[in-house]
Amino acid sequence: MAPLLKDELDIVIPTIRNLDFLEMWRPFFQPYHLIIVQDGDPTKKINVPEGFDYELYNRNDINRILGPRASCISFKDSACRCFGYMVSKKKYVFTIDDDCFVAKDPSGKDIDALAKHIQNLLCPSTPLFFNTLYDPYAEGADFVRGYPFSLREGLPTAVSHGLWLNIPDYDAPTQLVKPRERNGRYVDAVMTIPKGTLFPMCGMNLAFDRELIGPAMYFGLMGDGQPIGRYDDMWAGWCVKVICDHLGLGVKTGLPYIWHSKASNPFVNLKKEYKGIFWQEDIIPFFQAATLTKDCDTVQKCYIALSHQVREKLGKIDPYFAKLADAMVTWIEAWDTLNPKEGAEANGKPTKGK
Ligand SMILES: O=c1ccn([C@@H]2O[C@H](COP(=O)(O)OP(=O)(O)O[C@H]3O[C@@H](CO)[C@H](O)[C@H]3O)[C@@H](O)[C@H]2O)c(=O)[nH]1
Ligand SMILES: [Mn+2]
Repeated sequence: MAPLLKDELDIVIPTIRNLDFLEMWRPFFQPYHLIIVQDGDPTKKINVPEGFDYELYNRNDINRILGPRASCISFKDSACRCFGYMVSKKKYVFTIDDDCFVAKDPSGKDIDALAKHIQNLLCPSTPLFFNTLYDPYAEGADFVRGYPFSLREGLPTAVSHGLWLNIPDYDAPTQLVKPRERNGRYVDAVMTIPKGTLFPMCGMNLAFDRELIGPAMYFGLMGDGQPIGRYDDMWAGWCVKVICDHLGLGVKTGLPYIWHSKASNPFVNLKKEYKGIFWQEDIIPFFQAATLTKDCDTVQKCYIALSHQVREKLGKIDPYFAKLADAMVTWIEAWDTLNPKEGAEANGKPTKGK
């Protein structure tokens, strides 16, 4: 049987290191097309192990393809990965970090994280009413007594957020306080994050339906030249969740696990995260209060509407947010330029020949 979604899914990998980790993933990843976003020095040669079908983009490629709009793609931060989402032409994207390896389930079996993400994405979500037996569509589970039958069809799933064994995705202060803490807990569950609830989306083991939510998966202005880093995936996750709630889409978290091997330097991370740690005390209430009107009926329109609110309400915290609001608009312009058909439909402009 052909691997699920073989020609409908791209694997996006940001890297500033090397791609040796692919050897361990070969049995699961080889049938799929890879989009490698090479960060840092574009003159450095990144070797891709033999036998993988891939396209690789470095900073020179990003600048060539986007021109002035390349300014919205971060440099020297894992946020650069979102360029891969933009150039992909597939319906689904799975993104993984180059220090994430195949984990084993409690029975000792290798976990095919990609297959589990695909299953999560192909099954509906239940954001409107919480099922206490977790994923009702999982083998051996179902909706529990009292679950309204009118809601059992669920909603389309836009995001599948996987977790990590070994090195957990802790922020720098937590990493500093608990340098030896490792996550050994394998929780056999997938849950839909309820409507109206935000969550900290980690980009290291993440899959999404690009056609449902792709334009909202902008990882922001981070890294080189920016006052903040390591909030790339968090920013995307907050925007994505507000838009999913508005458009009636679901976000799941839980299985699959990957084995996260490398703890980045907590002192370096603290410098990158520092402003984010106190800014987020204002950012979260902002997203909790963000409003999208009925005419925001596409992801692009929702995203542009959010960018206006970012400028107006978060711009007071720091000029950075006015820059970020501009970059959010540039991102959508770049997305629609690279994806004219999707863009035109999404912005209500008839595509040629219609
Ligand atoms: O400047 C950079 C730094 C890293 N990368 C690539 O991005 C991923 C993640 O890098 P790393 O493993 O060092 O980061 P972590 O601290 O483990 O995780 C953070 O990264 C994000 C999740 O992806 C999130 O901010 C945190 O969870 C690797 O593939 C690096 O090669 C990069 O491209 N540029
Ligand atoms: Mn890592």
